[in-house]
Formats: sequence, structure tokens, C-alpha cells
Amino acid sequence: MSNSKRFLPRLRRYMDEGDRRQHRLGTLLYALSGVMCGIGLAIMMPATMALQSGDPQWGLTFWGWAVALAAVTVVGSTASFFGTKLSYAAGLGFMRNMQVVIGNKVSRLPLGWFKADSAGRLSRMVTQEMISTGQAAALYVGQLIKNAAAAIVFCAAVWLWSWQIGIMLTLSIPILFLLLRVSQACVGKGNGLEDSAERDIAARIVEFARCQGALRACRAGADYEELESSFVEGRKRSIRGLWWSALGEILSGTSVQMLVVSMIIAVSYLGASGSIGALETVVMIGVALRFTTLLNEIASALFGMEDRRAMLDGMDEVVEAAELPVVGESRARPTDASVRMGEVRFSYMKEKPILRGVDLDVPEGSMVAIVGPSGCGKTTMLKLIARFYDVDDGAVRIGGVDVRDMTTEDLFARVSFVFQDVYLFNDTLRNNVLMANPDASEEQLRAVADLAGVTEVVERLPEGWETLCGEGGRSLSGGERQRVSIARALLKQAPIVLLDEATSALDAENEKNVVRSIETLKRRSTLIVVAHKLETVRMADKIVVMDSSGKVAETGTHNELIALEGEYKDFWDKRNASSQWQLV
Ligand SMILES: Nc1ncnc2c1ncn2[C@@H]1O[C@H](COP(=O)(O)OP(=O)(O)OP(=O)(O)O)[C@@H](O)[C@H]1O
Repeated sequence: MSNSKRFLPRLRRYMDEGDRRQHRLGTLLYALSGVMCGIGLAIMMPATMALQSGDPQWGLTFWGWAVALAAVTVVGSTASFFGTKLSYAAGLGFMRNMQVVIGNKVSRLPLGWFKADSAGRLSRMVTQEMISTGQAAALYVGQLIKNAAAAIVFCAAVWLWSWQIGIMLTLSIPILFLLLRVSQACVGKGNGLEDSAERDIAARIVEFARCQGALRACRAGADYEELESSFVEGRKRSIRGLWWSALGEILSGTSVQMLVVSMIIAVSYLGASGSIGALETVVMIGVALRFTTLLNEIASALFGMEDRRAMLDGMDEVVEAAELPVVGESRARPTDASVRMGEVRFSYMKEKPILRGVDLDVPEGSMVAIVGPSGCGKTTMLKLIARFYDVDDGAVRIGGVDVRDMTTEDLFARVSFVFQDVYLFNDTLRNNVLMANPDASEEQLRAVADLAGVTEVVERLPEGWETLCGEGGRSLSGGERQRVSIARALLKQAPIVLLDEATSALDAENEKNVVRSIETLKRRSTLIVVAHKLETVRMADKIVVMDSSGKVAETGTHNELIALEGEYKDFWDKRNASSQWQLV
């Protein structure tokens, strides 16, 4: 459905039944107003003839036609007024509903769906893009229907005046619509090129701002090649996009003008050859010019809708993103806080398997450290346990129950995690820690804050616990955010804790806090740690060594693995050597 070219059903899909009804009625009223507009244009001819000759034309005197024209105008304007009203109401309903649909969907999407740019993308979607698309529902659909109806009625009426012009219009209008579709496709292609260029540049600018630290460390604070090449590539794509858009607009403008000029030439020829009178010729030329406005409005509505197509594509993509199947009620209760992965296979992309038959057995209350080369899938293992994604094959079991057979609430009541990318809410430091357990007492809060090193942060900040963390926790450093995240895990007291130790170097103070917190967590929970520090590895009851092909290479205690003289021994020696490095 998302790739369907039909704009209107895609738009109405995001309206509720009431809004859809209003939109349908509004569109019908627009169509009625278009029919009236077409009839009004058609009436001009007999009315003028009746005025000139003083005789009735087609059974009505000039005054008769004047009354008919007034009636048609009143009906047309009233229909247009109510059509606009209903369409705007439906457009507003679309926007309201869209926010709810996206909001609900976001709460059901697997955690693995969210990437670094998801927040920006979603916020653009439910603000600017949603307003623009709502405007298309409210305005462009009606404008298109109204002007198309007027053009068709006018075209039919022309047959009554002059069969020659009737034939000309009847043949040329389908050709014109075809040309307008081609122009619409050109404008669509142009918009696509320009949008993708803008998106790429925006992503590179965000990256440039985010990576300032790393760039300055490499003395490249202002020269970021990726950004510069994205500007160059973006300029090229924008120019190509502009050419396509310009081609579309020139094609549509020229087609409309050619049709009108042909009409005027044909009318003038008929006038000059005596087939129609001088007054008829003048009125027909006037009406032809009015007809141009109708065609231009049709083109602008089509282009307006084309502009919104990419936005609708983005909305469809979010709404249709695959959700993890969830059970309404957990099928069984875990018997304990053990974790077991059996023959787990997983890939983010089909062609690149990450885990190839991984077994992991973590008895209740034990601590397992996962080590292995960068990119071998250690964090992915934790994410599968927390069900950010579903395994492709095999199973992840908690207390003997497959995580797919547990409700999200049951799973997250048992599991808490500390990942490297810690998100804090723009709330006070206190609330950010308390969100893990809103019923915790002041003593409990202070105890976990002491352990995780949050107390030192609180004492340093002028507003203490009441300091606002900024969006995403921007006001705190990476190390401070990690302390808050560990404090949350300690406060939640979940039976299973997943901890992805920071790969970046932590200061000595922070490392001490992490080690102290791990010791506490180890005493009361089953703990699975993706470990990078030797001290953490040493604390584990069991170590699982992954190899770069996504398989478990070795499993055992520190002493057992050292005695094996395999991959772990290699890892240990290398880490040991690098930890001895000193700056002189
Ligand atoms: N959301 C994702 N989409 C596609 N590929 C991903 C995604 N997340 C991770 N990967 C890829 O999967 C592989 C395993 O990633 P993972 O983060 O599990 O590795 P890791 O062993 O924890 O690495 P590190 O020790 O460097 O943190 C990597 O090649 C990574 O690029």
C-alpha cells in the first residue's frame, strides 16, 4: 500500500471515520462548486448573445440567463464555502490523528528500530511535514477536484456553441492531462533529488557538530571532509533537482499556454470565417482566458500533492515498520533469574550474519563477562536478551521462558540494562534516577547515588538533585550520564542486569564507581557484562569469549581460559600490555 501512487486513499488512511466522511462530503461539495463554475462559464455565451440580440437564446432572455448565472454563482460559492470548511476540518483531523497514530506506533516499535536520527526524523514528521500534508488534504485535493470538474463541464458546454472547438478541447484535454502527469513526475523527481541532498547535508552537519571533540583532537575542527563532500554532492544533486523541477514547470506552463493559444486561434479563425459573430468571438476569447486559470490551478494542486508524496512515504514507512509480535499475557512465569541463549542466530541485514549459533548459559545470581573483538556482536547479544530484536533462529530464555512468550511489562520488570548510549530526560537529576523506581525512599535513592558516584555530581552542581539534565542529558558529561544510568539499574533492583561497559576511557574516579556498582549488582542480580576492563573481567564467575565470526570461541573461568592459551590468553595479554602504557 505504501508504494501506491494514489494520493487520496493514502491520505484518508490516516483520518478517522468521521474525518473521512467530512473529507468525502467536502470533496463532493468542491466538485459541485466546480460544476457550477463550469456552468457559469458556459452561460456567458447565451447570456451575451441574448443581450446583444434582445431575443431569447436557448429559450431564455438575457434576464433569464442573468438569474441563472446568479443562482449558479450562489450555489457554487455556498458549496465552495462548506467544502472548504469540511475539508479544513478533515485536514485538522488528519493532523490530530497522525500524531496519535505515530505516537502509538512509536510505543510499539522494537527498541532496535530507534537510531541516532530517529528523534529528529519523528519530530519533523509530527510537526512541519504533518502540517504540510494536512494542508494537502484540506486544500489541494478540493482545488484539484473543483477545477477539474469546472474544466470538464466547460468542455462539454463548448460543444453546444461550436462543435469545432468542442472537438479541439475534447481531444486536447486528455493530452494536456498526460503532459501534466509527465510534468508532475519531473517535479517529483526534482523534489526527490533536492530532499535527499538536504537530508544528507543535515545528517553530516549533525555529525560534524557531534564529533567536534574527535575532530579537534585530530586538528580538523573546521575541515571535515565528509561535510565538504556532502556540500559538493548536495549542490550537484540540488542543481539536477532544480533542472527536473524547472523542466516540469516549463512543460506544464507551456502545455497550458499552448492549449489556450490554440483555442484563441481557433475561435479567431471561426470569427474571421463568419462561422461565429464578432461578439461571440470576443466572449469566447475571454472565457478561454478564464479557462487558463482553471488549468493553472489544476497544475498547482497536482504539484502541491507531489511535494507531499515523499512526506507521506516517510509516514507510511514508520506506520508500516514491523513490530515485534507481542503476547497479551505471558505464557509462563520464569522459574528463576537465569538467562539462556540456545543456538541463537541473528543478523541485522540478511547478507551479513552477526551471531551464528551462539549458546550462553547464565545461572541465577552469577556474573558472566562477554569479551571479544570489536564488532563481533557482544552488545547485540545483550540487545537480544532485552528483546530489542527477535532472534532469527534459536531462543533466548529467562527462567526457562522464551522472551517472545513474555509481555513487555513482565520482561522489563525482570531485566534492567545499562547501555553505552545513555538517554536522560529533560527533567531533574532526582527524577531521572527515580524513574527506575518511583516508590523508592530517600535513603534508597541516596544509597544508590553514593554507590554509582551520582552523589559527587549532585554536590558539584549548584542546584543539586534539582538540576535539569537537558534534552537527552546534554548538561551532563558522558561519564556522569553513565553514573545516572547505573544508579537507575541499582535502584530498579531487577533480578537480571545487562551492562555494556563503556569502551571509551573512563577517568579513574568513574572506573572506581563502575567497579563498586558491579560488585553490588553482582551480589543481588544475575549480571551479564560486555566487558572491556580487565578488572571487570576478573570479577566474573564465567567468561564467554566471542570470535570475529559471531561464534563462541571459549567459555570458562579466568584461570581455565588462561591455561587454554587460546583467544582469551591473547586478549588478556594484549589488554594487560596496553594497561601498562604510561605517558612519559
Ligand atoms: N542497528 C544496526 N543495524 C545494522 N548493523 C548493526 C546495528 N547495530 C550493530 N550493527 C553491526 O553489527 C555488528 C555487531 O555489533 P555490536 O555492537 O554487537 O558489536 P560489539 O561486539 O558490541 O562491538 P564493540 O565491542 O565495538 O562495542 C557490527 O558490525 C555493527 O556494525
